[in-house]
Amino acid sequence: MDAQPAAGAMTGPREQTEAGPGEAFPGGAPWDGPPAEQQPSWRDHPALGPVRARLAAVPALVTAAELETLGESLARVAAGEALLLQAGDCAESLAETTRGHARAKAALLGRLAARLGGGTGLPVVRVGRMGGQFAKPRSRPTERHGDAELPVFRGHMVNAPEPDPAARRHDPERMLRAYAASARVLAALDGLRADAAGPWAAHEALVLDYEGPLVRADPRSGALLLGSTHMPWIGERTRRPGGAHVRLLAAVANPVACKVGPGARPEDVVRVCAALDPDRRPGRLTLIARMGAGPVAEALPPLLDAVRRAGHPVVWLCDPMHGNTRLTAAGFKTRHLDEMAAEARAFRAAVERSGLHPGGLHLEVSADPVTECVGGSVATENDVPNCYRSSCDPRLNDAQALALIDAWCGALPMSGKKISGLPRMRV
Ligand SMILES: O=C[C@H](O)[C@H](O)COP(=O)(O)O
Ligand SMILES: C=C(OP(=O)(O)O)C(=O)O
Ligand SMILES: [Mn+2]
Repeated sequence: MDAQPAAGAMTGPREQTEAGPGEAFPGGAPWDGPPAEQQPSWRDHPALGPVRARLAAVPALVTAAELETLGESLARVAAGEALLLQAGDCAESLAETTRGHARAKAALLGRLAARLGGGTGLPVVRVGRMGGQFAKPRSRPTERHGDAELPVFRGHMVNAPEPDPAARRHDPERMLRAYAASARVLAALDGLRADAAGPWAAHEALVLDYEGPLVRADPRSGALLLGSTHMPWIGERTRRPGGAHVRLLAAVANPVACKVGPGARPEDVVRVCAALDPDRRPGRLTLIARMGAGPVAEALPPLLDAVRRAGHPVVWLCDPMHGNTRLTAAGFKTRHLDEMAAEARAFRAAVERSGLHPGGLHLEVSADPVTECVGGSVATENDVPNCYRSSCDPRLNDAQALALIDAWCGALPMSGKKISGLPRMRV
């Protein structure tokens, strides 16, 4: 199933960013000190050291020039002149990382972006949750299967979803398979990228044993880059100010993002902004609100206000998925399209009321005709098991995602007006 990493797989400009983090931080990287949540338990595994050393030697999967181009596009989103669509699997599968899989996912992203652009009249920057989305934070460390209590599935970078003890063991060798798969997917995206709008790659930067060794110094500028993806994000469970994940993304020059849920305190979000966007640079930081249809109207405005007062020109992105997960009577995780649409509309209303630009949508979608979410042809929760293929969260199918985008667009085109106080960016 999984190809081995090919150290020579990426050539050309990627070879310019070869220096590993050891050279940049001889006394230890800043993200190695603080406590880190949601890490695999493989500390004493004999393969961990060799795998980390191998990851520190392989080529970066992205270039400084690509990160600059994406950053400029995101600055246009921050300025209110464009939108961002970030979409893909909840948990990417190593078995779905051929060129064909990558192209099908990018084509879906393109169709959704076209709908968003058509409905709003704004250009849309396309970013896939792909080419590295192999690690999952979980609510609980174990789950019950019959009589057995097993470690939960934490993404193909860590373990396998099959419910047996051997499959659920945390195996550091999997990081090499994740790297090789990411290299294939990123190469496929490179071949599709005709303009500044993408498709680009993004994933949650969760497993520090993977992300840390893939930090590279750009020899041209000396800046550190995270070589695993274009646009890493920090999840809701690991966004602690001063925590290891915030320190990691603070150290690299990629455009970065951070999820914020309904329990996020304005002062903590401002601290995270100060760490990730100290220069207050449009395009550097995206905040992904994942509040839930119920809480969003109350929980979001104080954050919008606090971040604006602190002077961070962030992109505000709406994830209407993760605050709206529920369990069906039969025990399947699902989400209802009407609730997601309600959150998307309420997000847009709150952001516009604050005089800010609603930057777009962050979605979990599948190119397959899945029935994981309720809405459209998936009439009730009884239909959810019909085609349930996700190994983590329930994804929208193509038609459901289009309906959600229509709900976001509403009846009115977006103004596309420039946000006051931000410099106009080069296109
Ligand atoms: O994708 C996000 C999280 O990993 C996921 O929502 C956690 O799901 P859980 O609550 O089943 O652990
Ligand atoms: C883990 C995820 O989300 P959150 O951190 O918002 O829960 C996710 O995007 O799959
Ligand atoms: Mn998810």
